[in-house]
Amino acid sequence: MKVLACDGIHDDGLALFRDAGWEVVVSDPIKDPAALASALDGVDAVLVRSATPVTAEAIADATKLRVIGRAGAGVDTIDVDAATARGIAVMNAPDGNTLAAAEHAISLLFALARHIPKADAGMKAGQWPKAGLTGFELEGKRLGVIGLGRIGATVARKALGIGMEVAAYDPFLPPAAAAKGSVPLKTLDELLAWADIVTLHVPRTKETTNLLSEARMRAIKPGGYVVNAARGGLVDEAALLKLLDEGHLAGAALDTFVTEPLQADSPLRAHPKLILTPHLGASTSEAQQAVSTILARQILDFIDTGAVAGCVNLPPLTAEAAREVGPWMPLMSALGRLAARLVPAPTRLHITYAGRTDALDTRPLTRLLVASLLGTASGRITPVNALAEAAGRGLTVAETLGGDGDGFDRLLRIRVEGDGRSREIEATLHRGPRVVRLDGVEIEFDPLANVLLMRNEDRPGMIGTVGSKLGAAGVNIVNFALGAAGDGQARAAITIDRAVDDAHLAELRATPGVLSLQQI
Ligand SMILES: NC(=O)c1ccc[n+]([C@@H]2O[C@H](COP(=O)([O-])OP(=O)(O)OC[C@H]3O[C@@H](n4cnc5c(N)ncnc54)[C@H](O)[C@@H]3O)[C@@H](O)[C@H]2O)c1
Ligand SMILES: O=C(O)CC[C@@H](O)C(=O)O
Repeated sequence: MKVLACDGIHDDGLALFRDAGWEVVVSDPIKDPAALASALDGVDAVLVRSATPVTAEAIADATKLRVIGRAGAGVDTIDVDAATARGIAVMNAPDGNTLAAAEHAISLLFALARHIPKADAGMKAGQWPKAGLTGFELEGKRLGVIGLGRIGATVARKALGIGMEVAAYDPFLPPAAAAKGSVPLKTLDELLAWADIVTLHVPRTKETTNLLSEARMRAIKPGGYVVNAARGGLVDEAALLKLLDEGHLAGAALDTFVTEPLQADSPLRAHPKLILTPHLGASTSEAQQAVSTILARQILDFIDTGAVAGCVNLPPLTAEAAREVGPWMPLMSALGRLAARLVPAPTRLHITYAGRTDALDTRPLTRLLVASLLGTASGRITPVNALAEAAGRGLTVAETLGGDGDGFDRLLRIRVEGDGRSREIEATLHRGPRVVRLDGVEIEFDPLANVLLMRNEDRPGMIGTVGSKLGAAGVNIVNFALGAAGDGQARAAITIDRAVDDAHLAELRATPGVLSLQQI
């Protein structure tokens, strides 16, 4: 297995990959999509921070790539839709740098309040720049937090600790979190009119781009301040310069920019009322160590056990739930392949998790079954894109939880329909994966083995005839399961030690009394 680590990922996370036997390739940021595409050749996982954009073009031919990992919070530099369409999981590690980003925002508040950068620059230039650098105290001032998530809430807590009044705007906060929080919520208009300093802590999305537009910044009180240590593009940079020049805003501090790195000739660099840092929010050794190790563990667990944490395009699956569903996964893959052979153009799939299987987390099982059912047809289908692919191809997927296991403690019943066919497979785990009934007929076989499925006339001598033909073809029978279908026909599942070649298959199909024969 191979991981490509771009953008300066902390070595502690990379060491976990090496310990697990992975090849680790370390790279500087790769800005060019074509260059990233070629670097991704043969790569199973790629790790990025904010410098390497992972675009649709870059991953279009990344046939081995299973995970894109963001060593941090924001996934706005990753084309998540394109990754999902290609069946690639996208993971992040937002908890690892919350404190670092929040402390940076607080540092920017102090830097603005006490002119720290100007004072420092003057001192370094041989001056004693005391005059003109009178600041203000943060205690008693009003901080308006936009986005009261992990970082926003941490900033709020710290600001309360230094005696600021804090209020927030976050329309998506779960009501329970809003109710128990100590920060009053306001509408955006109310917050802008109320705050002395507005600080942003939202992700960059279509909705939040230019959230602080010229009109919104004009709604901040004259003499107010803006801090953006979240994402470039949340603040309209040209409008910010205008309002600083007009004197409507007294100052601003930016850690993130529309274009990163910021252009050398950007007018932002020259503005005396602006404090700028080069996207340093997450740049503490603790945060970098945390995000790289959290991300590495998430990726290794996902690949090794199927557990899902910190994934933006798959439902979570705890380690314990992964252990419970783990043994069922090979069965689901095999049943998907079997169903695809029985009904090559499926339009409806109904899975019943009967008996005690209803206690399992069925989401990864269903996704894997669908991926396996569709994946044999064409393209790259994984549990990440299986349900979207099914919808796109007109395959309805339904699940029933619970119900009678019909003599089995745990039973999966899979009905697949399409093209005028309707087939039913019932399976369980009993000393490994077992199909126990096919179309209601009791025949037991291991769906992971080489199997011939036969429908034949229910008359004496069939087993002998077919058995000797297989013997003549050099194929050994491991198990011959036969069940009467009740209509003068029988069904057989013949487990064999190797695949039968096409010529011998044709011969078997031509045997009198054999009505159909399929090799699985
Ligand atoms: N400067 C840095 O180095 C740095 C470091 C870490 C994170 N970040 C940025 O900070 C952002 C926030 O990180 P987090 O871990 O707190 O994320 P989070 O998901 O915990 O919190 C984001 C909050 O924003 C709210 N929100 C979303 N859209 C909103 C809108 N239109 N208006 C108001 N609120 C809205 C959400 O409800 C949520 O509560 C990240 O997305 C990332 O872009 C920057
Ligand atoms: O990796 C970084 O330096 C920045 C990370 C930060 O922007 C994030 O979204 O987590």
